[in-house]
Order: sequence, then structure tokens, then C-alpha cells
Amino acid sequence: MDVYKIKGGNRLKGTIKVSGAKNSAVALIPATLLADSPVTIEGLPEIADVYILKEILEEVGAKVTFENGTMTVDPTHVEDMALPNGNIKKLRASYYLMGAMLGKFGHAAIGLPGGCHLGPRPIDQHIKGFEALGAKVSNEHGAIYLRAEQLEGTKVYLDVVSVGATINIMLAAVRAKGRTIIENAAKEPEIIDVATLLSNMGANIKGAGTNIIRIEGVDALHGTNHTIIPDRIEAGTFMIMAALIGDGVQIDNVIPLHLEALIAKLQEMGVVIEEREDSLFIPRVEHLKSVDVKTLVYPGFATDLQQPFTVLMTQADGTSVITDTIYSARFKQIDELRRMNGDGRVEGSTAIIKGPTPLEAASVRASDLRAGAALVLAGLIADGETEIHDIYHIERGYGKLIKKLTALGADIRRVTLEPVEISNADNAL
Ligand SMILES: CC(=O)N[C@H]1[C@@H](OP(=O)(O)OP(=O)(O)OC[C@H]2O[C@@H](n3ccc(=O)[nH]c3=O)[C@H](O)[C@@H]2O)O[C@H](CO)[C@@H](O)[C@@H]1O
Ligand SMILES: C=C(OP(=O)(O)O)C(=O)O
Repeated sequence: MDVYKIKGGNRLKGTIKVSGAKNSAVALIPATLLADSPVTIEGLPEIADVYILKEILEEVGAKVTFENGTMTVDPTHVEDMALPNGNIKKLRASYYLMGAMLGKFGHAAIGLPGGCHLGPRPIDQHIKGFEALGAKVSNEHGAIYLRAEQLEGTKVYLDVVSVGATINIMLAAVRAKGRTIIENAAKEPEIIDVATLLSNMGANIKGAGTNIIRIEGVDALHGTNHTIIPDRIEAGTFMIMAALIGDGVQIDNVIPLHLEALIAKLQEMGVVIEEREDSLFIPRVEHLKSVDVKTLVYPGFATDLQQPFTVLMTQADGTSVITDTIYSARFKQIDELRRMNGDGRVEGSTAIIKGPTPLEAASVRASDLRAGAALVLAGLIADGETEIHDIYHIERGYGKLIKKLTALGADIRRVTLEPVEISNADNAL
């Protein structure tokens, strides 16, 4: 079992580079299956979700190479296989195989996805979209079976603004007959990124990034080259880190426009942010003011940054309040921060945090990806050596984290713990 061990207190200084966006990567990779010749994607993050998707694509017969962040997928011999179990359950975004396989073959059988446990995460809007396109949908033993004679373009109104449903419907609709209109679509930058790849593959998509997306179906899609957008959530995590314990940190490969809500909140707390073309510089912060935050769909404050942001709130002067309107139960980090002397409590979908409280090292557990990121940040500022368990959650979304943080001066190591031997004598009652 591997853990992160972090000795807190080192001031971080220098330049850190953001990787390609996880939430784009996990959609771009399945999207390559729709082509009839090789697709190359550059700048992919080296994270568990990407490696798992590579294996899934290989399982269905794609030829995949992945080196230095560049993946080439040759989908020429992909088969319409059922994927009810196995790797599918290891990540949330495996649901994009539903849209991609349905678009390619007119049918698909994909197990219900895994991913972070943030409370209920239904996929009813994805299903609504597939059904509107003409697919018959059934849930058989935990896998979704989709069958269509011919996908037909249609109008779909999403009852809930959903990133996953918007992209999944787009993936199926690019090969449907006629025009599909997605209303009340999500507007996240990752949706534009996926639409850009699909368009370069020959799809006809207009309006990605707005709440109405129009797609004219085409008969075939071809190979292309694509460079992924930077990960705004990784960038945001590094910005929060720089505000917490930086002594002048430059964050490279950032699109500041994607981070406007976070930038505004950090500035309200007293953090100075120097924006450059594709980087940000955050000088050392001496004093943080408390703030109130509400997570919202893009371009609002991202739910994925809520958990790391609560660590900053423990260091702000006064009481901060943060409400998650997307995932009301996404607060498992608060209990772990309390173990580290943080003063926070959860009421419904809101966390109330008093600061500033010096954090103390403890042995803590990452319950999910961003809770894990929050604990890394907490460990970096805590007094003593923090040990973080269940780091596989963190490694789903942050590539080369130890290397990146060590280069800034952090004392963080990935350590394999020896299994504890329990002797018979110890077991005796
Ligand atoms: C792989 C990926 O891109 N993951 C991101 C994506 O997840 P994901 O695409 O799963 O999140 P959605 O945007 O779909 O979910 C938003 C809200 O809608 C609800 N909902 C969603 C779909 C549905 O069919 N029915 C329904 O009720 C969800 O429970 C949630 O409350 O967007 C989330 C919200 O920004 C982020 O936290 C995740 O990092
Ligand atoms: C919730 C997240 O990921 P996923 O949707 O892949 O579980 C996340 O990236 O914070």
C-alpha cells in the first residue's frame, strides 16, 4: 500500500506546469473511436484515468500508443464488443464509451461507471438523450444496453445542466441522421475541446460553449491531430497552493479565462494574481480574508475546486462559508481537516470554516480525488509529517504530482508501507 508523506512548512517557489485537462482527456480518448483512421492527441495528462481508457480502447481492438503525453489511436479494427465489467467501473468517464460506441455502431453495452463518490450521480440525462436519438435503452445486471436501428437527429432539452450528458449526446449525434439540437447544454471549456476534436474529424457542430448546441450528422469521421486544453482544475489547485504556502509561484500552461471565478474569489481574499498570456504569477501572501463561495455550473465557481478551497479557508481570518450546489455531499475532506486541527463543520450542502487555525500533521485518508488534493495542500502547510492514504484517488487526476511539487521545494514522498504482521500472540484475546 502506497501513501504520500508530506513534511509541511516548506515555502514553495519557482515554476510549475499544468498538464492537459483530465475532463477533456477522458472524453477525447473515447471520441477517437468514431474515426475511421488514426487520431493523435497531444498534451494528455499522465494520470490513471488516461491509462485505464487506453486499456479499454485496446480491449475493443484499437491500436494505441502513448508516449510523453501524445496518444495515437488507430480505430480501424475496433469491434462492437460489450463492456459490462472490468476497467469500465474504475472511472466515471467510461460512460463516454456509451455515446462513442452508439455513434459508431448504433449499439453499445457498457457497465455503469465508477469515479468519485460525491453522493448520487445519476446518468438519466445521458439516457434521455440516447432515447431521443432513437436508441432503446435497458439496464441489464448493472450494464446499460443501447440499441438503435438508425440514430435520428432530434431536439433534446437537458433538465439538468450536465457536462457528461452534453458530451455523450454530442458523441452519439455526430453520426446520427439529420440535425440534433441540445438545449440547456453545459458550457464547460472541455465541451468546446471535444467539439473541436470532433469537428476536425469531420463532424458538423455549432454552438459548443453556449447553452444550445446544433449538430448536423455526417456519414463518416476521419483521423486528425489535436492538442488538448490545459487542466483548469489542476491549475486552480496550484493557485490555491501558491496562496497558502508560496513564496512566488509561476503557474504555466493556464488559460486565465477558464479560471475567472476562482481568480475573483482569491482576489477577494487578498491574493495578488499577475495574469500573463498563458501563465499566472502569485507572489507570497501575508494575510487572507474570509469569503463566502457558492459552486455553480461553468463559468461559476467549479465544484471540483470546492474541496481544495476549503483548506485556504482554514487559513483565512474570520468565518468562511462554502455551499456546493452541484454535489451537496462533497465535503468528506472536512472530517479529515478536523483531524489536522481545522475548524470546520458541515450543515446540509454548506461547510462553515473558521480561521486562521494552524494545521497539524495527521494520518488521513483521501475519500475521493479532490478531497485528496485538499489533503495534499493541508499537508504542505501543516506542522509535522502528514500521511495520506488511498492516494489512488489523487492519481486519477494529478499526473507527476510528487515531481512537480518537489521541484518547487516541497517535502513530499510516495512511500510503500510494509504490511503490518499480526502475530498469533497479538491476536489472542
Ligand atoms: C469526467 C468529468 O468531466 N467529470 C466532471 C463532470 O462530471 P459529470 O459529467 O458526471 O457531472 P455532471 O455535469 O453531469 O453533473 C452535474 C449535476 O447534474 C446531476 N446529473 C448529471 C447527469 C444526469 O444525467 N443527471 C443528473 O442529475 C449530477 O448528479 C450533478 O449534481 O462534471 C462535474 C461537475 O462540474 C465535475 O465535478 C466532474 O469533475
Ligand atoms: C469528480 C471528479 O472526477 P470524476 O467525474 O471523474 O469522478 C473530479 O475531477 O473532481
